[in-house]
Amino acid sequence: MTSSTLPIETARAEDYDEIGRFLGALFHHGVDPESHEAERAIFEPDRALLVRDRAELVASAAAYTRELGVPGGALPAAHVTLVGVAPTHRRRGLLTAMMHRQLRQIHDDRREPIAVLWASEGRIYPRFGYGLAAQRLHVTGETSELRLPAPTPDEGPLRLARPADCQAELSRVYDRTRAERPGWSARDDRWWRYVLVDPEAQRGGATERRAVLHEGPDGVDGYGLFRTKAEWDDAGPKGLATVDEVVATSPVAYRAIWRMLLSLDLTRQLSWMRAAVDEPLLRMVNEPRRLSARVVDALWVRVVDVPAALAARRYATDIDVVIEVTDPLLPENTGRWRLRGGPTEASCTPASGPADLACDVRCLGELFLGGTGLVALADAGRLHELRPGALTTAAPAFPWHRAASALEIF
Ligand SMILES: CC(=O)SCCNC(=O)CCNC(=O)[C@H](O)C(C)(C)COP(=O)(O)OP(=O)(O)OC[C@H]1O[C@@H](n2cnc3c(N)ncnc32)[C@H](O)[C@@H]1OP(=O)(O)O
Repeated sequence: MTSSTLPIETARAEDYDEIGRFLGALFHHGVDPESHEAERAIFEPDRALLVRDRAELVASAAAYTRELGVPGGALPAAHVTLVGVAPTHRRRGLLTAMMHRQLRQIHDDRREPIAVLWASEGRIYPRFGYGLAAQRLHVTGETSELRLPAPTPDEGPLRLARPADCQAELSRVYDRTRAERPGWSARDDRWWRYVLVDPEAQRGGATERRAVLHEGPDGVDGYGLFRTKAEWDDAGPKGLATVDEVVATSPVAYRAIWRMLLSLDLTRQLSWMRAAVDEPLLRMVNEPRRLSARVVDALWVRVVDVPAALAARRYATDIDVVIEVTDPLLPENTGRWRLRGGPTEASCTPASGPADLACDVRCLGELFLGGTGLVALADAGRLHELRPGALTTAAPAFPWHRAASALEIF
């Protein structure tokens, strides 16, 4: 029996510890007991696929049931995770078999028109139709070189707290902000507990995570999550502030929180891994170059059900276009689809006439959150204009007024 013909089974709740040990070894970090317990609450055994060779676990892939923000709303999206294949069984088709099975299940369940994931390596998932839908900025700033505009009288007081003690306030701000953010995932209580878990072993010598909250006229309207690490040399302090999230419902709150984060005494450096590509901080500081922002891939989207997915998001401008889609993995998606839509509604139906544009399903994933331009894909030779003029007419509809972004690796 070749590896690829080993049977794929559905996990049971009691497999969770074994999966944790298996993936802990594959990702070379072992199992942290605190994270492992927090993750148990979000683990969905009936969505986890396992492969065993005799009794030994040799492959896994799972999904979480969550909502994802998309242009103009939110929709159920399979959050794919816990993917791994044992070094003894790699490159024999086990991942391929699990991805095929998982996508087929998601498609046939008809609940989630898209799947979404963070990739450990960018070359793994395109072959399964995943497209890079959201990028992020990794900021490594020199805080002593950065200035913000002077405070305005409407900046309210700030308060520090242990994140676990203010989870309800964080959640309220997050939910109000999320409504406008393509790429952000819904967080219920279990997810908040998981996001906020803060094992000492993973702090790299830094402090525990802290929250800073901004009090606006109607209560808390912004928060930051951060930690600090002491560093010194002969010239004095050069501590590091590591920011996990800054979420605010108003520019005033956002600016006040950053004012504190950029001026923490004894720190000189800032590290922020998941800023949006249109992050306001870059437009606020007096020397954006000193933020040393690097663009890195974030969310990958797989359009699983083409008509349902394309009809579920909104479009920045009116669009009426026929797209010829190819999808070797889910042939139901292959064909010509007429997409009609605009800022408040959209529909996608089988088309009988000639197509205006042609692309594979991976391109649709890249376009889905508005983070990639139609023209860029055409210039890359991956999307084709079949009717002259179709590209420039359709292109303005796909981006959204906020760039796709992603706050949390799941
Ligand atoms: C959403 C997440 O959880 S992301 C985390 C993914 N997991 C990891 O990175 C953990 C460490 N890596 C692994 O466990 C494995 O190497 C996996 C899961 C990435 C790949 O599993 P495999 O069973 O070896 O993949 P499989 O045999 O199906 O490979 C299919 C194809 O993808 C290619 N491929 C798979 N992984 C990689 C990779 N990391 N880099 C380059 N190519 C790859 C294979 O070469 C193969 O190509 P081919 O068909 O042209 O020969």
